[in-house]
Amino acid sequence: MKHVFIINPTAGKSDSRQKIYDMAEKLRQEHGLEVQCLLTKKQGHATEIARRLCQSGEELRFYACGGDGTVNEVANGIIGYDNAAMTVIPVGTGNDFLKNFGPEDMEKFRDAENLWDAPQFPIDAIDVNGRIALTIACSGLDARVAKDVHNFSESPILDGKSSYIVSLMVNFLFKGIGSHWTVELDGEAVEDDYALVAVCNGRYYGGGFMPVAEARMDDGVLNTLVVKKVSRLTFIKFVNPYSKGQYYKFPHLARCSTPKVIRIRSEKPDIVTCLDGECITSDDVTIQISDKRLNFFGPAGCSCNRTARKPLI
Ligand SMILES: Nc1ncnc2c1ncn2[C@@H]1O[C@H](COP(=O)(O)OP(=O)(O)OP(=O)(O)O)[C@@H](O)[C@H]1O
Repeated sequence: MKHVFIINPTAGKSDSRQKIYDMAEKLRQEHGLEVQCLLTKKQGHATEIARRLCQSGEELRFYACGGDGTVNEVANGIIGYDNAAMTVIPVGTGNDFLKNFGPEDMEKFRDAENLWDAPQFPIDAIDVNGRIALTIACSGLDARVAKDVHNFSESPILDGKSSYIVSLMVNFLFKGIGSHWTVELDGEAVEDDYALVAVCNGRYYGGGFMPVAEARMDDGVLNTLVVKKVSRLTFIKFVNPYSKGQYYKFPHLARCSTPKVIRIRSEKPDIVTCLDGECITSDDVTIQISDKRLNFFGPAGCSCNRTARKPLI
């Protein structure tokens, strides 16, 4: 078994490379493990590295050292390979993926000592036009906000959630709320003006926004929230409850369901879709549960559903 640390040197607000190298060395010295540290050089590189290593057939444990983008890239590289599993060492800005495990267990992920021999379990994944998202795939206003958020997250005075709020305000004030699309849920198509479509396997995005609090990451179900275009005034009233999973307070605007296939079409390539914060733009997006599950390992006793709310009746 080889332990591979894939490190994004640009993730987070400070350089975490030395901290990771020290953890890796400790695993070598104290447990006699075979450990490799690899730095990513550009966007998409973590997927390339992970996939290439998986193709060797060797038993591998990957540690995605970065933020949600790095986690997403490593997951895209290893999914479907039985010889590989992954975990996360959070050194990014937002680390929304690990929020699903709750604050106490999130702390345990910071130390590889809690991870190298940790139990493995499967997590569902979302397939978006052939690419994988683990937590949330969103299209519309929230995706445009996520696309722009990196411009603000470099600011030393803004944390993950503040960067998201600033990006939200800029999009809200200057770029408009709605898009004219056809949204199809399990073949039932409705052409209308939409604010957003959020397809949730897990619960958090945008530095802590939680659209569907009952989404569970291993139940084979995608909780999908479709929100119609609204006026700016209504939107202001909607944002806070939306961020706390209280979409049910706005039944005339937001519909939550569990379709197996979600398709969004537009006459122009204006559908921005974010997969765990990584964005694609197209005129036709198909989102569904992936037929492959992700091999994940985490500290003993952890649960990816720790913070999930009981299903609403
Ligand atoms: N060497 C590199 N140079 C520039 N960009 C890189 C490099 N390696 C990875 N990236 C890209 O950096 C982006 C941000 O990484 P990541 O999301 O892991 O960190 P973050 O933005 O600090 O955290 P979070 O998304 O949780 O807020 C990703 O899109 C990733 O592809």
